[in-house]
Amino acid sequence: MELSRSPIIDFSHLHSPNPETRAKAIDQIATACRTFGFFNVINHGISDETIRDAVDANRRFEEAPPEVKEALKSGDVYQPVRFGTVLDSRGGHGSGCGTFVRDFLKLYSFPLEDWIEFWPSYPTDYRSKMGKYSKETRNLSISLLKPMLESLHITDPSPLLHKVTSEGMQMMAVNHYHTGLQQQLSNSAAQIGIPPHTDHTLITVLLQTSPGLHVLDPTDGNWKEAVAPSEIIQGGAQNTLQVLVGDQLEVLSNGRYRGAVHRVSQCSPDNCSRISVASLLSFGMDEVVEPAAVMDGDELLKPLYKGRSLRDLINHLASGEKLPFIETLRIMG
Ligand SMILES: O=C(O)CCC(=O)C(=O)O
Ligand SMILES: [Fe+2]
Repeated sequence: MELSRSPIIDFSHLHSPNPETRAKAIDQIATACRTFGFFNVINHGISDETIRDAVDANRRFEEAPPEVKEALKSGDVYQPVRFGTVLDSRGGHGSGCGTFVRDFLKLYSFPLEDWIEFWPSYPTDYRSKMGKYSKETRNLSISLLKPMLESLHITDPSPLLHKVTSEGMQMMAVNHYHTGLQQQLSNSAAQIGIPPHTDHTLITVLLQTSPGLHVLDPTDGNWKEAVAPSEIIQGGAQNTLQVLVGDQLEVLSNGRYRGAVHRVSQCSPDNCSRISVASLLSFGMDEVVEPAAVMDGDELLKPLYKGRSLRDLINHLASGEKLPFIETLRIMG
C-alpha cells in the first residue's frame, strides 16, 4: 500500500521569483512535516551523475577484498567510521518489530576534510564520489531546513541555523540489504531490513536504489510504501530523494513536526541487493537540543520535550536501552 497523498515537493519552487510559488512550497513542506514527517523531493539540484556515482562507489565497495572491510569493522557505536553486519532489534515503535539484519557503513562527513582520510580507500574513487554526494546533500538539507524553521515561526531562527551550518554534525549511513546476509545468520528469526525507528537527526535525506522504505502513516496507523512510483512519474522526476524529519526537529518544533517512523522490511528477489544512502544532518555532538521559543500571542508555548544532546543519544544506544530515545524526552502532562 502506498502512502496516502505521498507528498512531493518541487525544490526549485523554493527559489522561485514568484513569492506565491515559494509560499505554497513552504506550506506544502510544513503540511508534510506535520502530517507524516516525510516527503519526496524533486528538482533538488543534485545531478543524476552525482547520484549514480554515489551508488556506484558503494556497489563497488561491496565487492572490496575482505581485508578492506575487516579493517573498518567495529561494533563500537562511538567510532566515527565503521562497517559491520548489524543485527538490529530496536523496538518500541508499534507493530513490525523483531530482529533485522543489514550491512552498514557509517561515515562522519563534516567537516569533510577532518574525516575523509578515514573513509574507505577502495574503490580508489570512493572518497571523491561520496565526498561530492555528501557535500551536496548537506547543502540540500540546510536549504530545506531554512523554510522548515520559517514555517515553524520560531522567534529567532538565525542562531539555530548558524549552529547547524558551522558546528552541525553530518553523517552518511550506507545500508546494504542483500540475500547473502541470510546465509550468515545463525539467528534464523532475523529478517533482512531495518526495524521501525525514527532518525536522531534534524533531517535525513535518503537515496534508495529501489523502493523498500516504509513509513508509518499516523492517519491510520498502517505501514505504507514511502515512494509512490505512479506519482513520481507524474512529477517528472529522475532521481527523487526522500526527506525524513528526525527526533531533533521534532524536539525543536515542540512536537509540531513529527519524526517519521520508518522501516525496511522487504528483500524480495527483485529488490535484493538494495542500497540506501542516508545523509544525516544534526546539531553538534554536545549541543543540547530543546524546543525553540515560539510565542502564542503574548505567551511562550510550554516545552513538551526535555533538552538532550546527540552524545546523550549515543550513550543511550550504547547502554542497550530498548526504549526509543525520543520517548525518554517527552514530558508527560
Ligand atoms: O534503507 C532505507 O531505506 C532506510 C535506512 C534508514 O532508515 C537509516 O539508515 O536510518
Ligand atoms: Fe532511518
